[in-house]
Order: sequence, then C-alpha cells, then structure tokens
Amino acid sequence: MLDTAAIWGITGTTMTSFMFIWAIYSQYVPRHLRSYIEKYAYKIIGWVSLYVHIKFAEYTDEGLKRSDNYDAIRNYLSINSAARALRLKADESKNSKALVLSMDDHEEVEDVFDGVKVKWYSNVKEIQTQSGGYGRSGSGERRFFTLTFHRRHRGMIIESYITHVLREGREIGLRNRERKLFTNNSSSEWYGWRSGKWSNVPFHHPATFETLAMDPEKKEGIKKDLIKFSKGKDYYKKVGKPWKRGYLLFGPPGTGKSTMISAIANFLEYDVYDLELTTVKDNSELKKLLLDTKGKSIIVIEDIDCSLDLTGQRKSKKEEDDEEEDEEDKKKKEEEEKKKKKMEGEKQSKVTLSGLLNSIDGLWSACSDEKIIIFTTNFVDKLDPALIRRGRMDNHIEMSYCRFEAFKVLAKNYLEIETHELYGEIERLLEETDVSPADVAETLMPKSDEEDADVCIKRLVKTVEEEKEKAEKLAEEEEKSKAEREERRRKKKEEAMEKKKKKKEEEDKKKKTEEEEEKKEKDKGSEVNGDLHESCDGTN
Ligand SMILES: Nc1ncnc2c1ncn2[C@@H]1O[C@H](COP(=O)(O)OP(=O)(O)OP(=O)(O)O)[C@@H](O)[C@H]1O
Ligand SMILES: [Mg+2]
Repeated sequence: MLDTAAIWGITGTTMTSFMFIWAIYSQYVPRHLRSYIEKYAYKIIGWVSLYVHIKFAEYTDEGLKRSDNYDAIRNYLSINSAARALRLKADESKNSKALVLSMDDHEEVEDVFDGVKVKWYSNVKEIQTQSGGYGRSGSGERRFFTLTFHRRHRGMIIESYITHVLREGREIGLRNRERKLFTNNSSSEWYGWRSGKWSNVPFHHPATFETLAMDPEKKEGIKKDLIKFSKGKDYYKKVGKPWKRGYLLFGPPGTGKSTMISAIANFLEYDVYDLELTTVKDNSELKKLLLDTKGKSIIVIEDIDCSLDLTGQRKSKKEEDDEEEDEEDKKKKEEEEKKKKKMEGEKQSKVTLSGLLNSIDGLWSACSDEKIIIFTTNFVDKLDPALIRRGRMDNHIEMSYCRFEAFKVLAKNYLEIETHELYGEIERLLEETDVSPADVAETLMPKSDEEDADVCIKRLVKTVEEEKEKAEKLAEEEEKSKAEREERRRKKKEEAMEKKKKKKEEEDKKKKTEEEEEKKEKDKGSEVNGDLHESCDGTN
C-alpha cells in the first residue's frame, strides 16, 4: 500500500511533469497547430468519454447580445449554488431587486432531475478580440456554463431537463426582477447609442388594492378577475385565445384610474408600459413598439380620447344630433377645433383607429404572452364602440365619485380611523354630492402635526357642504341658462316661422298679381281678336 508521502510524491512528480510538458507545448507548438491538436484531442476524448457536455455561453450573436438562456441557468443554479458551492459570486444586476448569488468561475454544482445526476461547471475563457485589444469591458473574458451528464441520459436531458431549467430560471428571474415603468421613445431615438424603443425607470408606485378607495364588492371582483387571468395560461390556450386581457377604466378626473393601474401592477407584479400614442408616428411604428414589450406587463394608453382622433366616426353622427345647437356655440367649437389642429400641425400622429385595433387585437397581439392592456378615459361616450367592444376591452370599470364606502377606505388610510361621530353626516352628504376621491383624500390629509383626525373630518364635512352648495348653484345656473337657451331657440323658431309665413304670403300675393295680370293680358288679347273678327266680317 502507498503511504501518504508516497502518494504526494507521485502526485507531485506527475504534476511537475504535466506542467513541464504544458509549458513546452505552449511555448513551442505554434498557435495554428495548437488549434488542430486541441480539435482532435477533443474528438478523441468524445469517442472514449462516457459523458456529454453542453456549453451555454454568456453572450450570443458573436458576443453582442447577452444570452437569456445563460441568465436563466444562472438564476436556476443560484439556489443550488447558494446551498452547495464553496465559492460564490454576488451579482448586483440592475434588473434584479435581490442579490443573485451564483457560482464563481471554475466552480461546479450537482443537480438531480428525475433521479439522474448532472453537473454544471462555470467556466471562463480568455479571448482576444479582432481589434487586437482585449474583449468586452476590456476584460477579455467569456463566461459559459457547461452541463455534463452521462451519455445514456442524453434524450431525457435534452428533451426535459434543459427545458425545465430554462423555465424555472426564467420564473426566478421574473420574481427577482426589479419592476419597471417604460415609456416609448420617438423613433428618431430608436437606433442611437442609448438605443431602444422604450426607456425605463424602476417602478415604485405605492398604490395597492388595500389603499384604493372604491366599492369593496367591485374591488373584490376586479381582484378575482386578475387572479383568474394570471393563472389562465392553459385555459387561454385551450379556448384558442391569446393570453391577454383588456380593461377600460373610465370616470371623471381624480377618481383613481391611474391609481388603479398602479394597484394592478403591484398586485400582479407586472411591468408597466406607458404608451404615449401622440409620439408614435404611424401604425407600423405602433406594431414595432408593441412587439418590443415583454410578457407579465401592462400596456397603458391614458386618456385615449385625447391621444388621437379615434372618435371620428362618432363625431359626424354627433354633429348631426347637434343640428339644433346655437349658431354661436357652433362657431366657437369650429374655431377651437381649428386652433387645436393648427397647434398639432405636422406633429400629429398618423396612427389610425384600425391600426390600433389591429395592434391590440390582430395577429400581432399574440406575439407574447400574459399582457393586460388598459385604456383610460374621462369620456367613455366619445370612444368608438369598435375600440371598446368586449373581447378588446373585456372589462369596463367605472371609477366613480367618492361615496361612503370609498370614503371609509380613505379615512382608514389617511387618518387611521374606522369610525367617527360625523360618519352619518358624511354618508348623507356624499350620497348627495359628487366629490372625487382625489378631493376627499386631499381634504383628509393632515396639513400639520397639530391637525388630528377630528380636525380633518370636520374639514371634510365643511368642504363637502361647500361643494354641495356650489353644485346646487351651478345646477340652478345651468337650469337658468338652459331655459334661456330654450327661450332663445323658441323665439328664433317663431321668428323663422313668421319669416316663412311672410315670405309665403308675399309669394302668394306676387303669384296672384301675376295671374291677374296674365288674365288681364289674355282678356285684352281676346278683346282685340274679337274686334278684328268683327272688322273682318264687316269688310267681307
Ligand atoms: N379611488 C381612489 N383611491 C385612493 N386614492 C385615490 C383614488 N382616486 C384618487 N385618489 C388620489 O387622488 C390622486 C389622483 O388620482 P388619479 O391620478 O388616480 O386619478 P385619475 O382618475 O387618473 O384622474 P385623471 O382622469 O385626471 O387622470 C391619487 O394620487 C390618489 O392619491
Ligand atoms: Mg389619470
């Protein structure tokens, strides 16, 4: 038996010999020959080896693009690595909210899948770029993972295990990612050095469904709908629908439409793509932008009625209805329209209604999964019915003025109270008066350290009472101006009728005189004829 010293002796000798041979090989064998030797050496190893190796490089496309697969594998292995590897690397990726621990270079970890053992190695290779300097970031290093397994498991590993690793890794990535708020760049910026169709910032909006003030039943319904959607991958596949859902949020200003979008994003942990349609040049640009969005995201078009002239078809119909409108009002509107068009000038986007419909609903929409599209508007009646039909906008949610249930949520959020002696009064007032949740929230917010809940609640009662008075006054004024308008219209109608009547009378009169004159002429003619006859008779 060999003792330890002997083993060390042999190992040492072997190592020394190997290093000596390696040094000679590196120094004297020319580079072009070395690549031949290595190629055949690998081939021979491949023939005799029982193991299969698969390499996953960090960069694809000749080193230009970071590989999604590499990141997915790194995420997948991070759990195993954290538990087993001895040397770890802490990656502070700017896309990740958590620290990702991955194996350090030249480390290895084992994984077991379906009872089959595989090994992952993290490798690094030094490369020389064509420019003569060293590669990416001056490091000249290319990293890659190598998966090693016994050749008898080749089928299972390639068909099932790798898919499993990539899917799990992507899911870990999605869970760990820092959520983003994207906004679209104008197409002139798409191919610049800070290229991209979208710019982004981390999404940190604090709104949640708990802080959102609205009817609790409605809120619960929306939450259930969202959960059903996010878990509906197989269902959507089964019924043959792209995995997407459209929401239309409508209601007066300050009722929480934008807040609802943030609450949805936080609830589902989705990214938000805030699409500014007015900067999109045409339909083809819109398609490209939407194709460049990822799954698990919400695409938002705020104030859709103002973004583009998507309402054209309805406008003409409305104009017909407004025929009776005062001339003055019409002129004013026309002038406003002209001014608006002049201001928009050449900048106006050429995105059309059909282009938008096509992008959200046509073949293009099916290019990536798990997306929610949200439109918001203050005036739902202005939108073309084609745009908001179910199937496109599946769920229509009205965000309404603040009623008592919504107020209770706001009071709990802002003042941490659940009841107060004035709650009854507030309930009555809010049923009678339209106040937006934004106004209620602002009134409830303490303005100094001295202001307690009691002060804020009293201020709210006062504000709502004032609002009520204002609304009543406004309604009175409106009633008055409506009556005046009605009176003006009636008078105008009477005048027009009178005019018409007069005109008709004049025409009748004129006609009568003309007829009389004609008759006279005729009579005269017949008299002359008669005389002529008589004179002729006399001559004969
Ligand atoms: N339903 C609500 N629940 C909680 N807070 C609300 C609600 N509605 C409004 N707010 C508060 O009012 C502010 C304005 O609301 P938000 O921007 O969501 O309104 P909006 O409906 O999008 O208005 P606009 O139509 O003008 O875009 C929010 O920052 C929020 O603090
Ligand atoms: Mg808004």
